[in-house]
Amino acid sequence: MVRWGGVADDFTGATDLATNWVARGLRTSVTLGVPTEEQLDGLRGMDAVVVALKSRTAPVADAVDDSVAALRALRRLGAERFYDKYCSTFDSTPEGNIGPIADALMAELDTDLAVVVPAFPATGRTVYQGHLFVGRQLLSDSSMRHHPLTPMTRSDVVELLAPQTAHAVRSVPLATVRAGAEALRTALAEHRRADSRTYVVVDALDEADLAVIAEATADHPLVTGGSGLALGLPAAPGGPATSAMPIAGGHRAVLAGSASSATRGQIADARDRLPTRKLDLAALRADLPAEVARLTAWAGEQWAAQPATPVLVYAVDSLDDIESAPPAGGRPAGELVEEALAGCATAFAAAGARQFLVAGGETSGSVVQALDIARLELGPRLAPGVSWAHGTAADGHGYNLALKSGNFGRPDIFTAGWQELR
Ligand SMILES: Nc1ncnc2c1ncn2[C@@H]1O[C@H](COP(=O)(O)OP(=O)(O)OP(=O)(O)O)[C@@H](O)[C@H]1O
Ligand SMILES: O=C(O)[C@@H](O)C(=O)CO
Repeated sequence: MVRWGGVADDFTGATDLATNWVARGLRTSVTLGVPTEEQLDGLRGMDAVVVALKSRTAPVADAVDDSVAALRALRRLGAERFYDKYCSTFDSTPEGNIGPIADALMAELDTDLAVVVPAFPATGRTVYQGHLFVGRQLLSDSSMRHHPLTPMTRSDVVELLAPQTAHAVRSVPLATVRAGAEALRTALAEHRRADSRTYVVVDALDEADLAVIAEATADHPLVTGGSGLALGLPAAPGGPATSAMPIAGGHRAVLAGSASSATRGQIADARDRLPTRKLDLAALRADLPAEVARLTAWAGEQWAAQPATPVLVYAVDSLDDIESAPPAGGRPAGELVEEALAGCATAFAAAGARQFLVAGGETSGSVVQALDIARLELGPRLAPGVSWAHGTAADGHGYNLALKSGNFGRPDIFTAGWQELR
């Protein structure tokens, strides 16, 4: 029976949360978009289901509608506990969408308090004195300040969330967390208000802190955060719930639309070792389908020479590539890149590609929607927050996909990550 329902604001975030639930022994499926009634029937045997949405940078009203629809579908599956998954670097703007989505889920569940826990220590995200760190840097000093869609120029999570919600935003310090679950429960209770809803940002530096937060919130219908809090759940006695993943035989491609620093490092690492093409924004603006056709012909030549070698198509290798505003009358670069990589995914699939490593949450959303895959089952873990998965497209073809968050993964993941597919 489904115990947990996850609502994730992007596709990499969904597989990130699912990776951590699987690690804690929960059999977890990911649906790409809100599941249909027919899909719900096939999900009833899972312990947890994550609905992947493309709501992080969608118009607020659409993001809220989709999130509520996802929550209602998960309730129809019998889920009673819900995880509002957003980015561990709190990717959002002063308008949202983290606040509006969480507000809507709180209202739908009629709950008056939700913790806010971006921390994911295995990937260097920690929260201290309410401030979000990425490794040794404050979020606002990290590469996230240059994100093309959601530049993060502040680090205080209370200050980040407050403009996005009408509800109160409070915080609980690390000392309280380190005093244990009972102390944290008491502190959270002190923040409850009879007449309003409240968010509480909770400090966490390591997985022991996350375990305390998980224990203190065990009766909360809704928790919010990055995926780290899922690792706070007690480990199931049988170990991780990874099932044997079907391997989809076919050509391989890396599609990288992310401009994040880890992805740029991974591109630099792979560029000289894999056949590589960088997207040309001018060519995409001039004739996007023709450019996709050129890339597909090039990929076909590479696979003809080396059938098992992945090709790499990427968008950004230097911050100078990021276009903050389109030329007069032109389409935004982000849209062009997403459409081009989605086009590459379908054209490469038609040419026999069946294994895709995709970098970036928005990019993954565009790629997986283009491939018309509705559900993913997780296979081997590639890195903290990243797993291989298998999905079947509407046309019956099976695919192996690794949806890598922009800032996750080791530098050699684009070349070494395929070893798991044996
Ligand atoms: N040269 C560019 N100029 C502006 N935007 C770009 C450029 N190249 C790519 N983009 C866009 O930047 C966005 C990157 O977001 P995406 O979610 O794919 O990666 P990410 O934010 O690094 O990953 P994640 O969300 O998993 O952390 C995409 O919409 C992509 O199309
Ligand atoms: O939480 C994270 O950092 C990732 O799962 C993510 O959401 C990136 O898009």
